[in-house]
Amino acid sequence: MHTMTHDFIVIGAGSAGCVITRRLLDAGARVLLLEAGGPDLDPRIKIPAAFSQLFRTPYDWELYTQPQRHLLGRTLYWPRGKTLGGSGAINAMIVIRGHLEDYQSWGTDWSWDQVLPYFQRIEHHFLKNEHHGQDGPMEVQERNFTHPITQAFLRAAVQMGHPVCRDFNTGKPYGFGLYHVNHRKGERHSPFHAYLKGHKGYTLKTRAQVLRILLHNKAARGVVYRHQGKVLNAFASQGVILTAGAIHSPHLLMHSGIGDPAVLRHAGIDLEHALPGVGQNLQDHPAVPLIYQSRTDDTLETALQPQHILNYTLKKQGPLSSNVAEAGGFIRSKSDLSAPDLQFHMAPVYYRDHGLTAPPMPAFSLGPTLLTPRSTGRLWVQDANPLKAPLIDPHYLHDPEDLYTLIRGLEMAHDLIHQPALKPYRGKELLPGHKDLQFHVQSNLQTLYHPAGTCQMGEHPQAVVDSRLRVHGLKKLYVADASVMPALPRGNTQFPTMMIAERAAEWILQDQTQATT
Ligand SMILES: Cc1cc2nc3c(=O)[nH]c(=O)nc-3n(C[C@H](O)[C@H](O)[C@H](O)COP(=O)(O)OP(=O)(O)OC[C@H]3O[C@@H](n4cnc5c(N)ncnc54)[C@H](O)[C@@H]3O)c2cc1C
Repeated sequence: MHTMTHDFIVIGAGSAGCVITRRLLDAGARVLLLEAGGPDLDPRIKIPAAFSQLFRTPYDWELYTQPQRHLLGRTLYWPRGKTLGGSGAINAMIVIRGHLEDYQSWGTDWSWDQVLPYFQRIEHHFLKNEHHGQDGPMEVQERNFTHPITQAFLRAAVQMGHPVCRDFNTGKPYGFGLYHVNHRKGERHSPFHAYLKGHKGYTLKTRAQVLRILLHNKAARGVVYRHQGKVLNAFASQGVILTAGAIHSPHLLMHSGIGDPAVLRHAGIDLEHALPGVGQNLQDHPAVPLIYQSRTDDTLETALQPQHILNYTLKKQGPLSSNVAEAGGFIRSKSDLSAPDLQFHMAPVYYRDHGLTAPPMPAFSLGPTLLTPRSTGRLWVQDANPLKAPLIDPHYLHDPEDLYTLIRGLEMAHDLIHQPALKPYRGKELLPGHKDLQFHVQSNLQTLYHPAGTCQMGEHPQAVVDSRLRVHGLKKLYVADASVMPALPRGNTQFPTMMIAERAAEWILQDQTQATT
């Protein structure tokens, strides 16, 4: 059998995996990066407005939840990126760090002051001030194009009495504003492009799906992976780093015999190491849209008209350079809360069912999103075949408080849309189009694409990794992606995931230095 030895093996070239690989390379390590998906060749990956066209293509794992009891038995579609850049190659590019309160709950080592330098390390930011970094690999920019409906939406928010927020990333996001995006010259600046593109000093294998992590004497020593129809082994002398994301990291641990003994027994997988928290604590941000007919025809749906294609091709300007969810806001649905519990995403398109439903007419959408869900779910494996998708039950709305908060969000969104500033654009209400908001939530709730928490860090029986991201009870095995978040941050999850990865790389290198001295 063909074998290779490296210092480190990184599993998954997503938002976290690209960061860690690059930082290990900077320190002179020999790294093998294995990615289940193919190269990121589709031009739509670079075109910001095209991200939802990548759904249900080979660039997407195309996952589905179990039927949701509190959503009329619906099975929900969950896109996840499957290519270089991972979900960061198909996401909406909104740059949000979260609220400083979020990190207080993550344990020692994770206060806002401790995480801030690592957020800054990621970015090359257009704002030159003390909040932002200038020397990082990833460009953070304003979009080249913002639609007039979005500008009217922001004026409407002010008319409703909300503050304007020019920068959501100072630790206390509040109010309404334009999102900053990870764009470079009008194109997506994906984690792969920012951190690894053009780097020659490592081994990268695409279409290489890891099937199992190899353990010996309670230490990770390598992986078994599938590549070009062959099953191969690879070995790492210093460590294996799991960055396959919130769904596939726990999935792979379970297939490696690491997890809840009862779940593994049921699936017919031999137990290597008992960790009952693997796959538990699944959290996600749910969103529910309000959609209105637009009185102007030139919503972003027109982005594919020849003049816009030409403008984008020649200058990287115009509607195709929009990331669709152009603006939003962070608000409290109750005055006694210390931090926002709702985020709004505004899009000058008909955004229902992930943008997969053909728009019946020009429209714009506003999606209240629950930032602090109380309902948590889990995922697990059905049998011993690692090529089968895990079973995913996010348990949406299990706690009725989540439903009530979303309903308050819909009411606030409705008021916002009825402010005078949006009058020139506002046609008839398309969704919900009736007064039964509970039914509307149940029949239209969708993921905002932020699953996390399934290998949570901590020092309790359900924790999978310690606060420095080492798998409890095993040596040389780390998990460092969205799965380690004990609780979701308030906001979009890519930058928090990359911040985790920046920290993980530093700690992994420290562990290596300590082991050799
Ligand atoms: C449609 C969509 C829109 C989003 N919009 C935003 C946004 O605007 N802003 C924001 O901040 N966040 C957004 N997010 C969320 C954000 O992209 C994710 O939280 C983040 O990318 C997670 O990073 P990760 O490294 O944990 O996982 P991923 O980036 O998903 O990376 C995991 C990688 O591991 C690979 N992999 C999985 N299993 C294996 C295996 N067995 N062997 C080898 N490789 C494997 C996958 O193919 C993938 O490349 C969005 C996500 C989606 C899907």
